[in-house]
Amino acid sequence: MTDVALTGAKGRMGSLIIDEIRSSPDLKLVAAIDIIGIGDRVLGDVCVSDARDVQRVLRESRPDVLIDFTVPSAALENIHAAADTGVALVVGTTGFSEEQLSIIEEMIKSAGIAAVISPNFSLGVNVFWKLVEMAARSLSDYDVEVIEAHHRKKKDAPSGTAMRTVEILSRSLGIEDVRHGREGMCERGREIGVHAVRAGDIVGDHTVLFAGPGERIEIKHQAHSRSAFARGALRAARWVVKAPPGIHSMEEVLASS
Ligand SMILES: NC(=O)C1=CN([C@@H]2O[C@H](COP(=O)(O)OP(=O)(O)OC[C@H]3O[C@@H](n4cnc5c(N)ncnc54)[C@H](OP(=O)(O)O)[C@@H]3O)[C@@H](O)[C@H]2O)C=CC1
Ligand SMILES: O=C(O)C1=N[C@H](C(=O)O)C[C@H](O)C1
Repeated sequence: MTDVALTGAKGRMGSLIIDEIRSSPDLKLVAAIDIIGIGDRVLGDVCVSDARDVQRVLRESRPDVLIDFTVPSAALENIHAAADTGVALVVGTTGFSEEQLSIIEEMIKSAGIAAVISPNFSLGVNVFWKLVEMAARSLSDYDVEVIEAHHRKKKDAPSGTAMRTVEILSRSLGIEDVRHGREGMCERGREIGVHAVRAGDIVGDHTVLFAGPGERIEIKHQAHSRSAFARGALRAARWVVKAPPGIHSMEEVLASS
């Protein structure tokens, strides 16, 4: 049995993860944490603890792993609490700055805990990243654009998945210039274009477009349901409790579970 604590329990991802844990006999939800403004409160049939008590809640509930789907500033606090209490981590939150990422790396390293951090836990996106890398190797002279679309409530842009895709393209193509959107006089150079669409209830679309003389290729992933992310996060949770200390990728999880 793997005991799970969850931060962001009331959110779109958090509530789905609770449902998935309920239908998984090998997982047990021992703590659900979100902003509720008082100590503990029963919401639906889950007892939710207030985010300000995260340290205490982790000490008392003694989970094997903390899963975090919140916002960057909150995730930093939650990771700090997990590091302090020696709890393994699965972090799905996106939108971290470079500075926040280096603080996270340092906290995880000095605590000697294991963590899986990924901007996208779906199996499909992890295959999409491999396809993008493969295409980039053969289409190194083509223009490349990354287009993502998400629901109107998403807080960060571009998505974490789009930014990881840009990293892969940048490394494979040796292009450092990234152009976010275009307006005015902006003739294309050797750059990676990035475009973020926010509309309605789109779960998450990512497209990489390679265009060259007389043709183009589009590699596209579309999530139909957040359950693809929730299932992947739980697969990472089962894996990380047996993993060595350090920060691991979803690629490692998929390769050995
Ligand atoms: N890696 C992946 O596969 C995926 C990553 N994501 C990422 O996960 C994150 C959450 O997404 P989503 O569920 O849609 O967002 P939501 O806004 O629906 O959920 C976030 C929840 O976290 C709560 N929260 C804020 N601060 C804290 C805190 N200090 N401690 C505990 N909970 C807190 C929010 O409360 P309140 O609303 O009151 O502020 C909210 O209930 C985003 O960064 C998103 O990009 C999303 C899907 C897949
Ligand atoms: O906020 C979301 O919804 C999503 N966020 C992740 C991201 O920023 O890449 C993953 C997924 O696309 C859904």
